[in-house]
Amino acid sequence: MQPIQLSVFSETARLKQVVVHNPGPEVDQMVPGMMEKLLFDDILYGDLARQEHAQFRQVLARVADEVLDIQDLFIEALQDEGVKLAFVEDLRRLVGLPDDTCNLLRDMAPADTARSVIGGLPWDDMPSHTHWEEEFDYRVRPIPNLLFMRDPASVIGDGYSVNSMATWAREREPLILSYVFRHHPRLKHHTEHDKWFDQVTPLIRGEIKAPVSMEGGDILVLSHKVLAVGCSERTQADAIHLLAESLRAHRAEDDSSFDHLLMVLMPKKRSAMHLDTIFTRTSEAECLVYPPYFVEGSRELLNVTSIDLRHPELRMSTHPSLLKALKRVGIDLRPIFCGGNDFILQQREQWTDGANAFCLAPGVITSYGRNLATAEALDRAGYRVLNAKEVLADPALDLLDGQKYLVQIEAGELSRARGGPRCMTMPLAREGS
Ligand SMILES: NC(=[NH2+])NCCC[C@H](N)C(=O)O
Repeated sequence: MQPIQLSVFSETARLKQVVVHNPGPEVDQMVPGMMEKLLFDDILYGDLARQEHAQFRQVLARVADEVLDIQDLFIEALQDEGVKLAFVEDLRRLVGLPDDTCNLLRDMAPADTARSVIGGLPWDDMPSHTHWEEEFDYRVRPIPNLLFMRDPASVIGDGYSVNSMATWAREREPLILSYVFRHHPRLKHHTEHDKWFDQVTPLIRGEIKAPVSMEGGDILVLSHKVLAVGCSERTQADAIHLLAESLRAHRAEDDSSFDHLLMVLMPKKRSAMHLDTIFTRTSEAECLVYPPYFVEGSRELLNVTSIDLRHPELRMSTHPSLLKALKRVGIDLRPIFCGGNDFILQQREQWTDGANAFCLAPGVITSYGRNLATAEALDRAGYRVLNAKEVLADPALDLLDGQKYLVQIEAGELSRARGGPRCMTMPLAREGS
């Protein structure tokens, strides 16, 4: 197995390896009483969601070298019996599982352990007529949001962060990612030195009581030198400061690292839960934005605190908007409007992840097909708009022929889980970095 060298210094450079997760039985068990606590806005029709996700993966595979599923990587990491035992022990410490459940998970084959941890494990005597209202009682509860692979861990430059989730529903996910980074045969050559952030390990060891939260949807690597991080409902300022400290310490050893961290001060609300729900990069010169938060003159313009990572002492400055702050550090982006110029469509399409495009290569993006006004705005900006079916039916079509493309994927089911294409991906390596 070829080792994978972590390398993400861009939001747009051609994808090499990317991790996703096909929604499995964990989404089929959701009942209305669970939805709010498990952060979905509806119950999904699982088979259709899986078809949509399969189409999404095929689109990614047209450009990426490898599209990997986290569940497969997790199973491969658990093949080592010692790793499997250690994982079950850490899960016990993290969420307090009873001894007999731990014994069951330990005695299973790695694929079954992984399936139970992700898809959930009911009690043997669980009555089939159980009516879930607020509480749900599983032996091991399912984690349906793993589909949004962006959030529990992030590759930043040539290192990674094991994120800590703001909500109970997602607290188990980073532990899986932490095991994959540390123990997967293709990734384990990366050391602790390559880890920028991790609150989960100290929590398990009892070194801290309450982790500060940071989620990957808030982290955007905009260039070799610049990161933007949303200070949001999900990511706390204290966590961003810890990340900045760690990047700065690394820089002191090797000055090839990041120079600026731009902290975007976001409204604390579900519609804008992460920075990537309102801002994504689509090409070297362009970004998709939810206009009220980024366009000069708006009353809702988001301020930015810029942290200079080049100095041993903390240096911060404030800026009225992200686009202005980016210009000062040499990134001049033309905003394309999610929802076009109609303020009703802007709000509607932002809610269904119109601003959350995922870049396969510079100027080659994929997005949810239902966001028609956003697609029109991209069309006006010179993107050739195609639906995924047309692209997949035409093997001769080369998405890397130098034109700009928007490939629209079908996502009637996926979008009900309140995340978009960027949220569903965790790039491990992009080209040229
Ligand atoms: N990067 C993102 N925007 N992720 C969206 C995650 C959606 C998921 N249901 C949650 O609420 O956590």
